[in-house]
Amino acid sequence: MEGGGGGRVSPMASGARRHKALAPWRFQSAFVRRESNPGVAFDGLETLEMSSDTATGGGISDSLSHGGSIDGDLQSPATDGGNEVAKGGGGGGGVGGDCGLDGVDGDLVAKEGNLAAKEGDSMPKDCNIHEGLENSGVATEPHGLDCKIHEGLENIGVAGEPQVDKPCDMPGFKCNDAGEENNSFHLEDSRTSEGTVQGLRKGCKAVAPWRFQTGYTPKWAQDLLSGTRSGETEEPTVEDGLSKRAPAMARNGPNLKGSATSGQRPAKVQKGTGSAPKKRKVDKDDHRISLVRENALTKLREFRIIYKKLLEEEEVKWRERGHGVKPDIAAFNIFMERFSADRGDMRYDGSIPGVRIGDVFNSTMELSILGIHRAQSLLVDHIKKKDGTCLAVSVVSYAQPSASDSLDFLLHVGSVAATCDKKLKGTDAALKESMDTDTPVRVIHALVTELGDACRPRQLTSYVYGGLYMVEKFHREKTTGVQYVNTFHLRRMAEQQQIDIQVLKTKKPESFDGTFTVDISGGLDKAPISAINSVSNEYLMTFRYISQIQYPLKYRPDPPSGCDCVGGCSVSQKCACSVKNGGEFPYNDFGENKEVKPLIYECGSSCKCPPSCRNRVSQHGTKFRLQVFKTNSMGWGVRTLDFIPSGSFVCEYIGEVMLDEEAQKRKNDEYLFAIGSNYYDVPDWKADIEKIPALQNGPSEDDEIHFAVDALNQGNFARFINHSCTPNIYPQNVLHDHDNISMPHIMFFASDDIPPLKELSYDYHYEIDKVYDSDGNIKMKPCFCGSIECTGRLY
Ligand SMILES: C[S@@+](CC[C@H](N)C(=O)[O-])C[C@H]1O[C@@H](n2cnc3c(N)ncnc32)[C@H](O)[C@@H]1O
Repeated sequence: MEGGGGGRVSPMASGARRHKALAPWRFQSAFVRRESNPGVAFDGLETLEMSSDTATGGGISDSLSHGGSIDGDLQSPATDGGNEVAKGGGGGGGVGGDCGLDGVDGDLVAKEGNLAAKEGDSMPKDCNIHEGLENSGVATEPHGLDCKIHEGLENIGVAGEPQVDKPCDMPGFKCNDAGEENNSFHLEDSRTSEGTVQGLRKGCKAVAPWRFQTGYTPKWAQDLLSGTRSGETEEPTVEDGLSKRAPAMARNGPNLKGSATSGQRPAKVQKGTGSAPKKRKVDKDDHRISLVRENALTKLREFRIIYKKLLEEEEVKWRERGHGVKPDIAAFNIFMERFSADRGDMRYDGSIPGVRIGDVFNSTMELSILGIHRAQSLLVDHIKKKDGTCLAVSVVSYAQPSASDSLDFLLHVGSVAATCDKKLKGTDAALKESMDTDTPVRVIHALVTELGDACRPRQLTSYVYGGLYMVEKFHREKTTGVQYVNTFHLRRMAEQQQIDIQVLKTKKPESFDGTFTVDISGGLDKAPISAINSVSNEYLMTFRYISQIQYPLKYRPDPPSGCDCVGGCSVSQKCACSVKNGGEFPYNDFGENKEVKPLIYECGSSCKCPPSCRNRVSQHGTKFRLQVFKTNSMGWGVRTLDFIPSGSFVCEYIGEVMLDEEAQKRKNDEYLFAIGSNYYDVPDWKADIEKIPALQNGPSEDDEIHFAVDALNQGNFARFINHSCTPNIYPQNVLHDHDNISMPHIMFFASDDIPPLKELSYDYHYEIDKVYDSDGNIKMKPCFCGSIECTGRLY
């Protein structure tokens, strides 16, 4: 790996904020220390460029080629609900779990008359299934299947025009395109580098209140609550050359959440006909359809980029260790822990929005990420219905089709029973339930390619989504021994896009480029802040990562006066800090700030109370998993991987504090944030101001000295948070380590419940036609926030 150029970190940057306490999630495994972080320059010495060649491109496919063993070895706590996951490539159903999927002996899918089994299983070829099957010899699967799956990443890319890479003026570095105003219109193109025009203000963002405090619900949240998720509509599958229309498939509506767990049967079809259910909803809006597709592809692309990077690191560790969890499994586990936002049980029957027949996947992990088939479910995946019964929803077929084969019929060989009347269990019962309820199952063809040579044979397995099948018939056949085997006949539903077997065999998964940095904070933040670019191969621009605000020497503020509350602040009238807040604690019992206030005093270094005091919230730093990502139209942005409840502290805007005058001279004003000058500008704050002693006497002479935070050269990830006309976070003035109201910390709190993978955004509060360049020309920049309430202009 290139790039870890050994940059300096200032003493301040690595100071107090770097707590020993572990982050509340299991982030720490593979926590990357700054020496090994290639993405960010520290003091400008570390390079940002990391060659994409450093990633082990082929490694993934190769190491994922043994579908069975990967399935078998998965140990993802995030996906298996704590159950150990099945071992080995042999067919095997699950044991126990709440679906009672126990005692299933084997799962094999075969073509008619051809029982081609997954590697490791020995089923005779050309066996007459009605005349007694050989015992396939599959072992009882000793692992559990629960009824949960965790949905993987979801794209939150913003539509719009892509930004153009600008030439970089620093050798070896990429420029930040957003920061260079490539979307701006200048009234006159006569900007000079120095000097500001008196009375005109450059582009400082400002703290100001907004509609977010009063329970304002942005459109996307309304959609979410009402069950219509934009961009998540059912996708009619593409038509093939023969104009055969694929069915709308059997989902229970566009609301993924609603349909994911319901386990309700889809539209009824005539039993035994194998025809597709009537299309319940045809979304004519091509744009929405392509958005759903784009979402699925982005999810996959991001998984591949992150996974590739993690795999690369795990391989290095594995070589050093020489033993232990295989790199691919370790990488997958890390991915699930860190990046797979828990969206609850998102499994559902029928087709998966955005996934098309003929789509090719590298591994069962990719199937799992998109919700097509859980990786640990081996050959049959299921959902649990409300009445407790299980319904099969997908089957992986290891039958290797030949040119003359039709894929319209598949035979699935289930478990082996000792007696003829033994009750169906596990995945067999789930398949029978699908048959009885006419629920189609997704079929995924696992295509095995032989690689290597006679001495070192290797297999590469790719997975092709084959469409929906009905479980048509069930038989219990006597084998040549004294046992009985359960067999299921699956028939492909009509009117779906056909796939050509030869084409299918030659299809390789699409490869996606992109960049991923494990932790741009280089260990300075408590939790790693990853950065992903699935739009281009560009890495983050260079800047010095700091985790504490930098005060100018001249204006370094004095420590605050503190409170004497020993054991914690509880009585608001007695706590000196609470009195500074007007006699009340600003945060509720959950540490949430429900409303923006002119100023919040948190307890701090001079107080006698412990760190757990209820009046210390934002000073503890970010507790949510956040990620910098490349948007389609606004440069880099920040999104959350976790659900963030409304009122929660999100992060601090960190950079260099400087006199406003000096800030106005900065050539690049994109990362400026005006601070401490707004207390008396906001009419709504009048009543609050009267309660806060420090603000009661109105602006003092000191208030004439305005400061700004500039995060251009030094800052934290908050510098990447974009503007939105319907924001979901707001800036709050907070003091905790000094009492100087001219230099409050800018702490962002959530103004809404923010779902995982949603981009964070605040209102920059630029006044239109009031932002000037250094020559006094009005600057204009279009807003690409994508909100339906967008005003069209950033400034
Ligand atoms: C503080 S930076 C935010 C991070 C930035 N996107 C980046 O890549 O570094 C502010 C700049 O981001 C871009 N930006 C932020 N929000 C935007 C929006 N809603 N529409 C267009 N550009 C936006 C503008 O170039 C803006 O000057």
